[in-house]
Amino acid sequence: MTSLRNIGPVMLIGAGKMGLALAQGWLDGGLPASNLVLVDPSPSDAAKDLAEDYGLVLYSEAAGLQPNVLVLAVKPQVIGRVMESLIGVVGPQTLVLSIMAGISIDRLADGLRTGRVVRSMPNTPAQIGKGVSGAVAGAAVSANERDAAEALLAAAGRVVWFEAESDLDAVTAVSGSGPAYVFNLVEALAAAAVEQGLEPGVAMILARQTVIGAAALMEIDQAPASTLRQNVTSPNGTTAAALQVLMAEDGLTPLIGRAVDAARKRSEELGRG
Ligand SMILES: NC(=O)C1=CN([C@@H]2O[C@H](COP(=O)(O)OP(=O)(O)OC[C@H]3O[C@@H](n4cnc5c(N)ncnc54)[C@H](O)[C@@H]3O)[C@@H](O)[C@H]2O)C=CC1
Ligand SMILES: O=C(O)[C@@H]1CCC=N1
Repeated sequence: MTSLRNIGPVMLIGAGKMGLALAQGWLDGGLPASNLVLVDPSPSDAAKDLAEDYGLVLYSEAAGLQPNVLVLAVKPQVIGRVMESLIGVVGPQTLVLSIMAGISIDRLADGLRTGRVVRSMPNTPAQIGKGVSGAVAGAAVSANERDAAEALLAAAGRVVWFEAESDLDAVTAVSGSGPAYVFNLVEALAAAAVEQGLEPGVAMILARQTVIGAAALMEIDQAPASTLRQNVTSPNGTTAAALQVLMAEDGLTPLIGRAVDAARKRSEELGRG
C-alpha cells in the first residue's frame, strides 16, 4: 500500500470536527507535517492548536496551490460555493477525496472539472485510528490514486470499498453517524441510572465505562455480538429480564432501523442539494 510518507502534498478543505479527526490520524500515521495544508476561513481553536502543534500552514483560502490530494471536508450545504473557489486549485494530477455526506461523484466531477474523485464516508473514531470508512472510486481513478486514497483512509482505521455509489448513503447512516448512536446509548443508560436513584456523576461513570468495556471486549474477543450478549445473560436472570424489553417486537432493533432509515434519507436529500 502507498505510504503516507510519499503521498505528496495534501490539502484539507474544511478543518472542522471530521477534517481534524482525519488530519490527526494522518500525522500520527506518518504524513509529514510539511505535506499537509489546512484551509478554513473560520478555523476553530482546535484547528489553530493542531496547526501550531505540528507547524502546519493554515490558510483561509486555497487559491494558488495545487496539491496531489485535495480532501473535501466542508458541510454538504456549502459545496457549490467551495467548488467555485477551487477552480485552478485542482490540477490535472490532483486526486479529490471527498468525505461529505450525500454529495455524488458526478457532482464533484462536474464542479471541479476532473474525474479523479474518490467519495468516502469515515467516522470520528478516525481520530484515534479506530474508525471505519466506506469508499467508492470514480471511473477515472487509477489504481495508484485509489491506493493513495486508501492510505489516507487507512490511517483512520478500516476501509471498505464499494462498487455501487448508492451504498454510501447506507454507510453514512450506519457507521458515519453510528458513533452518535452509541454516545446516545451512554446518555440513555446514565439517565436510567439516575431514575434508579444513582447520583448523576456516578451514573455517567457506570454508563460510559460499560460501553468502553463492552467495545474493548468486542475488539479482543472475535465471537459474534450475539455470543457476547449471551455471555452476559444468566438463565432467568436480570439481563434476560432487560432483553425481553430491548428485544421485543417494538424494541431496539426496529428503533435503530428507523433511525438508520432517517439518516439514509437525509444523506440522499443532502445529495439533491
Ligand atoms: N462529523 C462527522 O462525524 C462526520 C462528518 N462527515 C462529513 O464531514 C463534513 C464536515 O463535517 P463536520 O466536520 O462535522 O463539520 P464542521 O462544521 O465541524 O466542519 C466544517 C468546516 O468547514 C469550514 N468551512 C466552511 N466553509 C469553508 C470554505 N469555503 N473553505 C474551507 N473550509 C470551510 C468551517 O469553518 C468548518 O470548520 C461534512 O460534509 C460531513 O458530511 C463525514 C463523516 C463523519
Ligand atoms: O451528521 C452528518 O451529517 C455527518 C455525516 C455522518 C456523520 N456526521
